Amino acid sequence: MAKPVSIQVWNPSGKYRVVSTKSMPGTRWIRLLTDNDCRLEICTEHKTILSVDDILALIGDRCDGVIGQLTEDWGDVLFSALKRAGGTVFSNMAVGYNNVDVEAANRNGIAIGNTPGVLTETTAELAASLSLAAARRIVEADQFMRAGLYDGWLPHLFVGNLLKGQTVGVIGAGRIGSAYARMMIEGFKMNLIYYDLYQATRLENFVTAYGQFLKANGEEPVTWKRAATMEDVLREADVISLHPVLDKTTYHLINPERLAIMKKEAVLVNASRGPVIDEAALVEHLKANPMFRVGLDVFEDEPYMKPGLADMKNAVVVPHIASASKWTREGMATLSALNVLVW
Ligand SMILES: NC(=O)c1ccc[n+]([C@@H]2O[C@H](COP(=O)([O-])OP(=O)(O)OC[C@H]3O[C@@H](n4cnc5c(N)ncnc54)[C@H](O)[C@@H]3O)[C@@H](O)[C@H]2O)c1
Ligand SMILES: O=C(O)[C@H](O)CO
Repeated sequence: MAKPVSIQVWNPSGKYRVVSTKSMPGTRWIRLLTDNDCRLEICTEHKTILSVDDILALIGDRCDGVIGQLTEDWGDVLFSALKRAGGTVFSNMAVGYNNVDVEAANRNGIAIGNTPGVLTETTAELAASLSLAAARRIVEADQFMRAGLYDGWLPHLFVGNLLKGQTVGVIGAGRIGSAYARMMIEGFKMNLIYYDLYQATRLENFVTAYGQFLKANGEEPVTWKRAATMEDVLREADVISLHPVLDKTTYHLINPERLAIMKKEAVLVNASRGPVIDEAALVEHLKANPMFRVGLDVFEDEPYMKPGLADMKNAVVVPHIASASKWTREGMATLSALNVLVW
C-alpha cells in the first residue's frame, strides 16, 4: 500500500479528476482545468523527485489524467495504474519525453502530450548564453573578481575566443538547434555547419538570404554546410551545440573518440539531455585540454555531476534551467493542461 502524499485541491466538485505531480508557474493552466469541470489535485509534497510509489498514491483508484514531470519514470507500472483508474492521458511538462515509455503508454491506451514550441527560443537563448559564458570565461572571471583577486588590467587576463567569423556547429538542427543557429549567425556572423538526420531547409534558406544581405552591405557573407557525418561537425566547428532528442542513437554521442577529434580550443554546449555526452570522458578531456571549454545545462545522472566536473574551471554548469523564463514556463504549464483537455 503506497504512502499518501500531500495535495492541494482546486474545484473539489469537478467531474474529471486530474492530478498534477508538481505545482507549475502561472494560474492560466489551473483556470483552464477548473473551467472545464476538472477537480484538480496538485501534489504539494516537499520532495523534488517523486518516486513511482508516490505517483501511484496520487493516481489512486480513479484518475482521468495526469500532468507529470521529466524527472519521473513513466513506464508500464504507472501507465497500467492510470488505465485501471480510468485514465486516458498523461501530459509531460517538457518537450523531451525520454522519461516516457511510449510503447507502454500505447499498450495501455494512454495518450501522451508534450510541450514543444513554447520553449524553443528560451532554450536556444540559454544555449547561446552558455556559448558566450564558456568562450569568454565569464564565470571564471566573475569568481576572480568576487575573490578580490583583480589588481589591474593585464594583456593576458582571461583571454578567450572571438566568435565572429568562426564556425558554429549544431548537432540536431530541429526547432531549438535551428533557433540557436540563427542567434549565433545573426548575432556573431558565424558560419554554420550542422548535422541532422533531416535537411534543415528553412535554416539553410535563412543563412543564404542573410549571407546575401551582408554581402550587399559590403560585409563578409555567412555560409552554411550540411555535414555528411557528425565527425565533420566536430572537426570543423569552433563552437558546437548539441540539440538532438535523447534516444539510443544519441546516447553517448559525444564519447572519447569524438572528443579527440574536436579542436583543442573548441567550446562544447549541451542543453539537450545529459546522457548525450559521456560525462566521465568529458571530465578527462577537460583535464587534459585546459583551453577546451564546455557549457552544460544537463548532466548524465541528474541531479549529480560526475566526479571532478565541479572542479573544472573550463566548465560552466547550470542546473537544467534552459527553458526557465517566466513566459515559457507559464506556456509549458498551459500547454500541459490543454493536452489533458483535448483528451
Ligand atoms: N535543457 C532543457 O531544459 C531543454 C529544453 C528544451 C528541450 N530540451 C531537449 O532538446 C531536445 C530537442 O528539442 P526540439 O524542440 O528542438 O526537438 P526537435 O524534435 O525539433 O529537434 C530534435 C532534432 O534532433 C534530430 N535528431 C534525432 N536523432 C538524431 C541523431 N541521431 N543525430 C542527429 N540529429 C538527430 C531530429 O531529426 C530533430 O531535428 C528535446 O528532445 C529535449 O530533450 C532540453
Ligand atoms: O525537455 C524539456 O522541455 C526540458 O528539459 C525542460 O524544459
